[in-house]
Amino acid sequence: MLELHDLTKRYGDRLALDSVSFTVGDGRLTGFVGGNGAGKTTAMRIVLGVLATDSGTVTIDGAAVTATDRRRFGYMPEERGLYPKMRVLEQTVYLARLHGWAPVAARRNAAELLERLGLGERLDDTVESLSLGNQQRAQIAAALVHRPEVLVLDEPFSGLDPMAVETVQSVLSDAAAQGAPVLFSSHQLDVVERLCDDLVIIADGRIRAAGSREALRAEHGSERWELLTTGDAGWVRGVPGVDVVSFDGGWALFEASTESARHAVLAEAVSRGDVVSFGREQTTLAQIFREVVR
Ligand SMILES: Nc1ncnc2c1ncn2[C@@H]1O[C@H](COP(=O)(O)OP(=O)(O)OP(=O)(O)O)[C@@H](O)[C@H]1O
Repeated sequence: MLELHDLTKRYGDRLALDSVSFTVGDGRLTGFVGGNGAGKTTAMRIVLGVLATDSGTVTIDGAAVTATDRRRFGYMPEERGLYPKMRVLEQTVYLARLHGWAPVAARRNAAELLERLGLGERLDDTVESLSLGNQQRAQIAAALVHRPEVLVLDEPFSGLDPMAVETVQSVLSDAAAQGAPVLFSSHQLDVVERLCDDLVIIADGRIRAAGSREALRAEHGSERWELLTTGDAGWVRGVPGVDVVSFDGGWALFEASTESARHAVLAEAVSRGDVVSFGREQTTLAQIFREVVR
């Protein structure tokens, strides 16, 4: 388990991290979400040891992270760091070799990973000749080729097309399934929502919410209800104690002042025989995000 304890970091007068603490559990895909300048990159750089913290600690399985531990980390920095003139396979193999892999195993693992990431046809191309999206895939291969035990990725999904997002999702899920704690930052709330087990939301250098996706949804659960029918749901407006928030044909989103008012809506819909679904409005990550960063 990777833990950040009470990290504080200033750049001059600017407080970039203010007592930041959170946990990335083993085997958990943890999405790190925050607006521009919220402090994500700063926190990730401190985890990787490329930036010193003013105070606080980073631990792995309860012990302070050492340089030796960090050799088992996989890191995708914000500023992408591949050699532009080097060929894709050659570069990926080179990085595996730097982590101590034997030549044959390094080549096999690099080729397999690049193939999986959709770069099988590009192995002999130079990095600079690749499209930005493909450079991004090569960067992901570079972070993963030594089968790291901990993954920290700064915006791994930026610039990827929807198919590539799916591919990278499955590669990261596999790394987590092997037991690695996986922390990645993203502005793509829909991707984070779909992929993550856990979420950490940061704004202005402070953690605003953290926990499992289910726990955050339950905590920030909506008090609104949704009814979908095959008929016209306009009658919901007339149910006493019900306030319709939005309505479109057979769909109605409403607030009910009492439980019995809500039950009355369901009972009426059932009696009309046209219910497709009825339930609490599903809170999206975008809604939770807006609520906690306010
Ligand atoms: N080297 C630096 N010198 C001065 N201020 C910095 C430096 N690096 C970051 N900052 C400031 O620290 C704050 C946090 O920046 P950071 O890059 O960690 O945010 P971020 O969440 O990664 O943002 P983004 O999503 O835009 O990449 C910002 O206000 C930023 O301007």
